[in-house]
Amino acid sequence: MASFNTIDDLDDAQRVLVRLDLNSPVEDGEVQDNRRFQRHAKTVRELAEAGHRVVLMAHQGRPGNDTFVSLDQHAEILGGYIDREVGFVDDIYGEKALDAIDALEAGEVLLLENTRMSDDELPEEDPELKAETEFVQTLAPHFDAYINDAYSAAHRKHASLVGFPLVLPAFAGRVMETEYEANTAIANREFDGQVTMVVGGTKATDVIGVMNTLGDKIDTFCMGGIASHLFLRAAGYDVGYDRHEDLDLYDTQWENNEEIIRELYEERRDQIKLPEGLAYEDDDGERAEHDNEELDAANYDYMDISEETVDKYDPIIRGSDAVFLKGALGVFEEEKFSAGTVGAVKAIAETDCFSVVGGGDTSRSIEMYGMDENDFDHVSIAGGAYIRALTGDDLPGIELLIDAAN
Ligand SMILES: Nc1ncnc2c1ncn2[C@@H]1O[C@H](COP(=O)(O)OP(=O)(O)OP(=O)(O)O)[C@@H](O)[C@H]1O
Ligand SMILES: O=C(O)[C@H](O)COP(=O)(O)O
Repeated sequence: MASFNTIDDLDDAQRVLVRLDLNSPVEDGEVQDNRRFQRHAKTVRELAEAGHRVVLMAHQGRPGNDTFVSLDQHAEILGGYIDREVGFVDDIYGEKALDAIDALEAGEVLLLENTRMSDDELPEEDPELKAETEFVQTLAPHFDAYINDAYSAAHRKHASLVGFPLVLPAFAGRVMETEYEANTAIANREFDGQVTMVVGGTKATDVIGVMNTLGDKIDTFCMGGIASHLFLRAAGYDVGYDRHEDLDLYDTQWENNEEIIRELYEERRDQIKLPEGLAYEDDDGERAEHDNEELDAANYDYMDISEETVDKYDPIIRGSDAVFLKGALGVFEEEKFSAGTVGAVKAIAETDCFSVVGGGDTSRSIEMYGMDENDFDHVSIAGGAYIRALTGDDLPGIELLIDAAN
């Protein structure tokens, strides 16, 4: 396996710039604690205890959506996991941020503002271009080393992920190391029996893009979440487009993926299992369901797969030798729409198969519904990155760490 330098290779008393992935669910403006804080705390604690000056970068949401918020709450939550204060500055590379960075003492920890609040961060571009941005050029001289711990964002070519490894000595943090090892081993594993992938979540583009490549390794895809609505649309049902002007869940993803969805649906129809119906909230606030023929996306928001679909997927999962889950099958955060996700995750937990549950949001369903992380072989805090890694391709953020070590 190709390798990179880790924090074991750092010199003493360094000024380190560390990229974490603390991207979290946000409910009514409140950032929800999740595994990402707990896992990254290990890296941050170790660096602080070793006497480095530790400056953290992370993103939250995307401009235009309601999870695009400041990182002030993240600093507080992370501080709770490392038993020391995580300072916060509402600036990324302006004077305020630079003053706070330069004032840091050995062992102190500071979190910078949401990297996506800088215009330099988001457009996906080649590392060489990202390395030239004001963001990277201004911050880099204040540090001795860059540490990437954001495995779950390593599939994105954003400045904080691919710009710094070109201008600073670059190392992997503990989460990066663990997830990389686990997911690379999984990608290379062969299974004798049935291999199933349960595909859900909101980021359909991430999964649809790799379904074709994974199609020769995976026997059956059980579809839920937004991707399943887009496939149902390709199959001719009245679903898979947006009805709220301010929420773009479907239309852009459909536009960007229509061709590949139609091709996949034609060529892999036996492999791709679609919902038999979807659930919505009726006028009394209760769960109700439509069969596929009754779907009416102009008037209803569909929030889960139907009970019949849960029953259809259950024996497929239980008859599998390996099951990979990426993304929730419905809005499991609301109990009445949790049947799809909980049905699939419980069936995986109860089956003696090799299992991986992935997704920053999705892995929360394990404790929310009384399941145990030990019932799975690997619970990844990555979603899109983990599914990309299963194709065997290296992720841009990781390739740069490997290059830096060579
Ligand atoms: N039908 C649906 N309508 C709206 N949201 C849905 C639906 N089905 C699933 N979801 C939402 O999908 C979210 C998880 O999606 P997402 O694609 O972000 O996956 P993830 O598992 O967090 O992966 P990643 O780590 O890549 O973000 C859940 O929070 C759930 O509420
Ligand atoms: O939550 C994630 O999957 C990562 O943080 C990447 O976020 P993004 O999908 O908004 O780029």
